[in-house]
Amino acid sequence: MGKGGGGEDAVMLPLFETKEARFRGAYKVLAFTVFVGICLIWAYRLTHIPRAGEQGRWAWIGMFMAELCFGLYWILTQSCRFKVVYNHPFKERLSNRYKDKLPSVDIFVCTADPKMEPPTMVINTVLSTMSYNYPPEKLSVYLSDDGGSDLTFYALIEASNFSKHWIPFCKKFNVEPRSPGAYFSQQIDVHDIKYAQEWFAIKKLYKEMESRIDSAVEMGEIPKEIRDQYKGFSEWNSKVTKQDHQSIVKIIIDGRDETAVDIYGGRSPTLVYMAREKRPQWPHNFKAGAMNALIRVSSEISNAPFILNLDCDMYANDADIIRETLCFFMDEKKGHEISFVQFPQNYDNITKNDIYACSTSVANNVELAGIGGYGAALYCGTGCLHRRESLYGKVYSKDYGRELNVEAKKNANKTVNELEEVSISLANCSYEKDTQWGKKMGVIYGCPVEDIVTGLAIQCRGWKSLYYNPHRKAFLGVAPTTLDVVLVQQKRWSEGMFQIFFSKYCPFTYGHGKIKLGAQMGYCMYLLWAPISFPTLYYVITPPLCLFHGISLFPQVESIWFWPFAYVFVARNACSIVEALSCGDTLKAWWNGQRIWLIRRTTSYFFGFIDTISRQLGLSETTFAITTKVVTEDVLKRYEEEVIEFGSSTIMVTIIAVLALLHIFSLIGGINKIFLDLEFIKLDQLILQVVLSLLLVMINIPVYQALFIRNDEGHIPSSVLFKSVVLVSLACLIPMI
Ligand SMILES: O=c1ccn([C@@H]2O[C@H](COP(=O)(O)OP(=O)(O)O[C@H]3O[C@H](CO)[C@@H](O)[C@H](O)[C@H]3O)[C@@H](O)[C@H]2O)c(=O)[nH]1
Ligand SMILES: [Mn+2]
Repeated sequence: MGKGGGGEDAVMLPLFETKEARFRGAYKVLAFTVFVGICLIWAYRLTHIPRAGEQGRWAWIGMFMAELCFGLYWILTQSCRFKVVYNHPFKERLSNRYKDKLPSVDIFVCTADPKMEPPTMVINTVLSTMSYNYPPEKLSVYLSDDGGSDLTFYALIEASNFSKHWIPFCKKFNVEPRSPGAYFSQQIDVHDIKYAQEWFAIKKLYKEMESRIDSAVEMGEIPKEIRDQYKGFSEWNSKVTKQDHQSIVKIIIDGRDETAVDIYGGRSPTLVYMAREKRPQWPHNFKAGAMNALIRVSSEISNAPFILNLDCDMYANDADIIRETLCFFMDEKKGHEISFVQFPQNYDNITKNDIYACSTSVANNVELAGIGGYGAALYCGTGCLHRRESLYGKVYSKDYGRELNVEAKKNANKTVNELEEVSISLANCSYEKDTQWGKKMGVIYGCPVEDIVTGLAIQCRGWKSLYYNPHRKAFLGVAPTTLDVVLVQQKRWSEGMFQIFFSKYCPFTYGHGKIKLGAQMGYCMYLLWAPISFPTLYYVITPPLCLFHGISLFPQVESIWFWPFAYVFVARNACSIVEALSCGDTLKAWWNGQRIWLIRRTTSYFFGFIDTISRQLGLSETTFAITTKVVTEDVLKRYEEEVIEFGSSTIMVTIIAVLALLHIFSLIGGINKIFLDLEFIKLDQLILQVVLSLLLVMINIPVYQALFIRNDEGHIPSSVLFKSVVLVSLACLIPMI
């Protein structure tokens, strides 16, 4: 036990502790009362169905179905709220106990397109990880470039030169964060003259490097004098395109080399560029394919027992995070069963009231921690530290692991050329033919959310996973800044997740007996995003239309049945507000979140559903729409002012406009019926529908502004307005049955 222990602790103190969140008992009681309310709503619907021939009978039955779905879905969302846990590592204990026996760590960064993911951003991520407070000879950073671009390769060479200055600077002054871009954009109060001098000097170096890279990117090619300096560029001949090129593996810094040092003579981490082979006739399996190639190539070069996996926009924001995370793996008692530790996805460009609800604070602080409470934290694709063996496909066994394979340097006497040579063959398309890669080994293929399904498969092989949400954010990425990008990303996720539900990996069957029921439910809460769009669409269309026609679908205020509806509505929203506020959201952010929640459910999830079904029928193939990380200044300005960017006439925007107009039409129509017809009894019968429509109208205010008032580039085009008015008028003519 505790190989590096040295026997100094007679009683080994644990390297981490797990604490349960507060107020869980009270929450369970509240959840129970809501559950009773939901059952009463179901009972009311079943006992009050309008008789055959009566108006609104089918609308009523539809309401019952929708409420049944919502209720069942709500039950799914409870499991992850019952067992919320938080993990706390003790990094000092780790450092004391393991001293120089800490394991090596490989870091994978994935990029796919130099236009959508600018090389300067990518190298900032790379540099932030190269300068971790961790022995450099134990770190290897791999960049996978699915764009196969010499621009990215060039940027990485620049980064390797700059790192010789940057890493010692970071360590000397213990700066945070260690992404130079993020660091230099902070306001810094410089007192120390020595620090100030170095700060200016290094900032100048950084800015010069940045402008060299940016101008190369702008020109779209590398200046000849630079091309001639590095022989690596010869790989890019005129035939190389993004979709069609040979494997390229370049070890830019060889960390084994004791002469590969920074300006003060400190050792450097290994740095490797990899662009796996791409051929039009071979499916490349998107990010999953890149990850698997990285696993193989790194096993040849450094073969560290742990792998940190990052998207190219997620820079490391805490220089000590590797040590902290290793506490979980190295804990003598529980560490050996842990396969991966997942961090939340945080972003550094979220505005105060988070108009697109990208910060997902509640998911990060409650839901994901709750699923982690069942030992089955989800793998979210980035910000995750894996145990190499479990990612590789190994099945957990009790006898495993106390003997951690800390160092597996089989390559000590191979030259850089030899390593590159072998690595190239490992990154070839044909390498995976007739193997288990993408099935039982590595990241699983065939799904746009490769991460979720891979995490599930690892857990079903017996491993546990942990969720860790430290106070200082470990990684910060770039959140989408336009509605369009948000909706496309959400569509990819909802589609990919629903596909898992349909596949052999459905957590209820595949995970049965392997992961806890609570974890299965937690998974399905996400996997069922796509189908929940139907009851939602029904609920925001039918009651308003019925209101328009004066048909009542809810109990009257005097009726005793009014109370379950009111209670469930108030309790759920109050709970959701308290949760959001306690996770650090503003009230307005919560309100904005409700809007995006509605928009996502009625557009992205709906199309996610349709596309999943069409793929099941073999009508379409898996794709991966990369999220762009660049926008024009104009768009950025509106984002910072928290004005929603609609800006195009996509079908999703049309749906948003149609629904918003429908709500205002029906509200006006309904109120008209109530007052002008002098049928005041109607008010009593329709009050809940009026409230529902009123809330929907309020939440849609930014949509009306974009339709009627705004005239900036981000408004909704008038063609969409025209189409929507026609559609809503037609909808209002449909007789309600
Ligand atoms: O063919 C591809 C496509 C994408 N990527 C990389 O994958 C990452 C994620 O792509 P992005 O467009 O940023 O998608 P997001 O929606 O932001 O990604 C989230 O969702 C994905 C699954 O849908 C996960 O893989 C990601 O880790 C997770 O951050 C980026 O680094 C890309 O460079 C590749 O390497 N190859
Ligand atoms: Mn991303």
